[in-house]
Amino acid sequence: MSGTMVLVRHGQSEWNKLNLFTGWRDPDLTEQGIREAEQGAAALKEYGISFDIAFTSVLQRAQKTCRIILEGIGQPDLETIRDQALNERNYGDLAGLNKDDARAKWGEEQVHIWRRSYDVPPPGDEGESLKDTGARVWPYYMTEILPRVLRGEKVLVAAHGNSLRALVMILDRLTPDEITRLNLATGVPMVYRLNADSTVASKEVLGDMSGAH
Ligand SMILES: O=C(O)[C@H](O)COP(=O)(O)O
Repeated sequence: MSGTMVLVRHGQSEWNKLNLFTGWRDPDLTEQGIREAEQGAAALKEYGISFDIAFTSVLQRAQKTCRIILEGIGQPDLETIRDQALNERNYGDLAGLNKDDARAKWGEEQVHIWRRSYDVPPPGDEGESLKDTGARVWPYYMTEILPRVLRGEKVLVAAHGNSLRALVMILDRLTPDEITRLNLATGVPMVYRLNADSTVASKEVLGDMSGAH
C-alpha cells in the first residue's frame, strides 16, 4: 500500500446557483457552497485524516473550498499548490450562458453531449472537451501529484467537476462511454488509497453523490 489522495469538488458557486456555464470564469462560493465545504471538512475530520500537501486550481471557488477544508480539519497553514492545470474545463462560448436557455436553443441532447461526452468540445476556439481537459490534468497528476502519493504522502486535491471527472476516469478505469454517466457532487470527498504500482487499492466516498447531475 502506498499513500492516500482525497479529491473534492468545490462547493456550490454563485454561477452553479444561477445555472450558468462557468468554466474558467471565476465566481465565488455561495453560502450553501461554504456549508458544503464545511461538511466535507467535517467528514474528513471524522474519517481522521491529516494531509501533507494540498493542490487546487487558480479559481477562487476551488481555493476557498480548499481553505475551508484545511481550516476545518485543523491544518490552516498547510502548503497549498495552485495550478491552472486543475482548472475546470474551459466552456468556450458557453461560459456565462444559462444551461436551460442553451437546452432551449440547441436541444437537450446537444447540451448533454457538450457537458458529458468524452471528446466533443463545447463551441468556441477555447472550448475543451473532457479529453482536452485530461490532456492537461493527467500530465500534472503524473508529474506533480502521483509521485507524492507513491512516497506515502497524504494529498488533498480541491478542484472542479470536470477536471476531477478526468482524474476519476483514469483512477476508476472508466471507458469514454462510462464517463458520460459520472457526475460529482459538490463538497463530497472521495478518498483514494493507491497501491505502489499506482493502481487504486480502495475508494471511499464520504457523503452522498446521488443528487449530482
Ligand atoms: O463550469 C461549470 O459550468 C460547472 O462547474 C460544471 O459544469 P457541468 O456540470 O456542465 O459539467
